Amino acid sequence: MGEHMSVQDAQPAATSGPDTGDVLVVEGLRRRFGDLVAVDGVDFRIGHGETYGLLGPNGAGKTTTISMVAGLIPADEGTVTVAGQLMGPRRVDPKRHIGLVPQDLAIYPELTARENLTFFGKLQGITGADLKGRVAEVLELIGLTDRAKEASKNFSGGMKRRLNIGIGLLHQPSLLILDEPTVGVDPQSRNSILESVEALSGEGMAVLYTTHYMEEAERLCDRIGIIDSGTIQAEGTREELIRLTGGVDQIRLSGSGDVAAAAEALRGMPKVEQVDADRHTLRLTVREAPTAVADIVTGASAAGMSLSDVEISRPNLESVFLHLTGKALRD
Ligand SMILES: Nc1ncnc2c1ncn2[C@@H]1O[C@H](COP(=O)(O)OP(=O)(O)OP(=O)(O)O)[C@@H](O)[C@H]1O
Repeated sequence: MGEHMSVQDAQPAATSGPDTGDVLVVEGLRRRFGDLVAVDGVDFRIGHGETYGLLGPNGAGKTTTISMVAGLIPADEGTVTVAGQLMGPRRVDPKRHIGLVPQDLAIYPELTARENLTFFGKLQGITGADLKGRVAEVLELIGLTDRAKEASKNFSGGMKRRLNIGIGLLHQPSLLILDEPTVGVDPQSRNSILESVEALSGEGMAVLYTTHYMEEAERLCDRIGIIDSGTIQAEGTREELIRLTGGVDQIRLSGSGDVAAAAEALRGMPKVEQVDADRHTLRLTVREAPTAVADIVTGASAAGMSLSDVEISRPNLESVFLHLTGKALRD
């Protein structure tokens, strides 16, 4: 850390960035480690109440990006602006707006949940009744009020993660940064973490969320940046990303009876773009499969096909990632 000056630190006169109203503006961010370019020109923005996902496989550059966003390490090039202020390792003010929840747990196992929060709250300069009130609010937010008096070493992995998130929330940041918060937690805790993020976002908090789980990005994120090899390959809402790569919905009907007549009948239906038939199966390319499927099933039955199975498949971010990078998201 701090082995060289950041671009931001080298320019003490400029403390404010572009005033766009966005909570976070990242422009042209680059960072090398020796010969390796870990982050290679990353740009994105996050507005109030918006959850932005950085979705990419291990080693894509997510942690390095958020380490620069949080001012933990300097950027070689580019700027990070938080609530209108330029971020850098030596800048204190913009850090007050950020709550960083690192991948690794940063809690004291011997202390209870309440004691951990109280300790970290004091470190952040919160005292007295304010601290007590805020700790109670945060315990509620992370769903640990009932377990507040238990030593955190007895918690499940997911509860420890939630406590870790709580620590990042104590000072009421306007931007919460979560680095793969559900890795290694059980499904129930995972769901509870996702619900906490949804609740915070609903209250207007901007969230930067890194993950290599496409289901999480699809569920939580208003916009998603697909990151690979240190570069954002594409950005948009889930629907925009899927459209960008020409993804189409498919419905597969299996059965017996007059399959050929069913194929003919379905070819004339409004949302059906293509029908391929063999003796027992129809493969349809359709727009908005979930809303079209009822009419399609009725149409096929009316034409004399007796259905034994109906299967809908929709393109997901996994297929978008594959399309953009030629690689699978998961290894
Ligand atoms: N301090 C460091 N020194 C040398 N190389 C590093 C350092 N930190 C990260 N890297 C390398 O930079 C690249 C990007 O790593 P980064 O941790 O940002 O990826 P990531 O997308 O967060 O993946 P992961 O989920 O595995 O953390 C990787 O090739 C990694 O090995």
